[in-house]
Amino acid sequence: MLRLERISKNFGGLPALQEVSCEIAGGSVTALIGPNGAGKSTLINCISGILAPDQGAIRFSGQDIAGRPAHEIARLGIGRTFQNLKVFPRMTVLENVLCGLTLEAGKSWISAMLRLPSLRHRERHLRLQALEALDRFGLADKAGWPAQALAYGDRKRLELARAFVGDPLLVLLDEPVAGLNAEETAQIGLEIQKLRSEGDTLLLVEHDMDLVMSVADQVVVLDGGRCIAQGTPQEVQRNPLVLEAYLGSMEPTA
Ligand SMILES: Nc1ncnc2c1ncn2[C@@H]1O[C@H](COP(=O)(O)OP(=O)(O)OP(=O)(O)O)[C@@H](O)[C@H]1O
Repeated sequence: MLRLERISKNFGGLPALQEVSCEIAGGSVTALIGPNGAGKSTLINCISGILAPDQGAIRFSGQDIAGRPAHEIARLGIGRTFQNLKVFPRMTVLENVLCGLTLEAGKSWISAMLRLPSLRHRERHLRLQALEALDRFGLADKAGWPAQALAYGDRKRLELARAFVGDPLLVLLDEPVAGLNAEETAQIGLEIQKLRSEGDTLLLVEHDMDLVMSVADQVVVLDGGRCIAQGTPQEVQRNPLVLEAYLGSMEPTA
């Protein structure tokens, strides 16, 4: 579904990514791990079009999307969440999710000006899609709340609902459980497993190793901007390079 070919990115001459290559299969969960500063966020920012890689190709649904603008990549079917919450606090929960869909809705300004029936029909459809996404993440009963009234854990779920609205082909999750307690983390873990069982494709940046090991089909390990290992969670756990670079004291399984 997604293939990264030798992606490189420099900031002021310093390499953040160096020839990173990997592949993500449809219907799988891939976890991207590595120590702080390894290049994980830079990589998903390159995939979602927030950054343009200096070199390399990003093949998605048969085309190279490297360097395309973020709105175009979103329209091609890549959704995402952010490491630091990007929820609009004064908008309602529903409006926040609708933001994930308005790219398409704004297509015709003429029909918007004239309030044509086709547009009203489209708006109803978008609302329904947004409510479905909220329902999927247990927030339907809070659709009318201002987002700022939500607890932190619910704001994280709101980001998930916005990333999944409109059924994207691939969703990038940047630290979906950062700041959550153990119970909330376990709940998100179950939801990720459920999404996978429903056929969704996820790329997840995560520091929580228990979560990574329990949900990932494939783990890709970055260190210093290079991909030092990829494989199943068990393979990666046993890889001496990974143990040295990142997992540190984590014991490999027998
Ligand atoms: N906008 C930027 N300008 C300059 N340097 C940057 C920028 N973004 C990232 N970097 C640098 O690129 C390298 C990779 O950073 P990145 O944020 O991708 O790492 P990360 O693996 O996501 O780290 P963390 O786990 O701490 O979020 C780091 O050395 C970082 O300082």
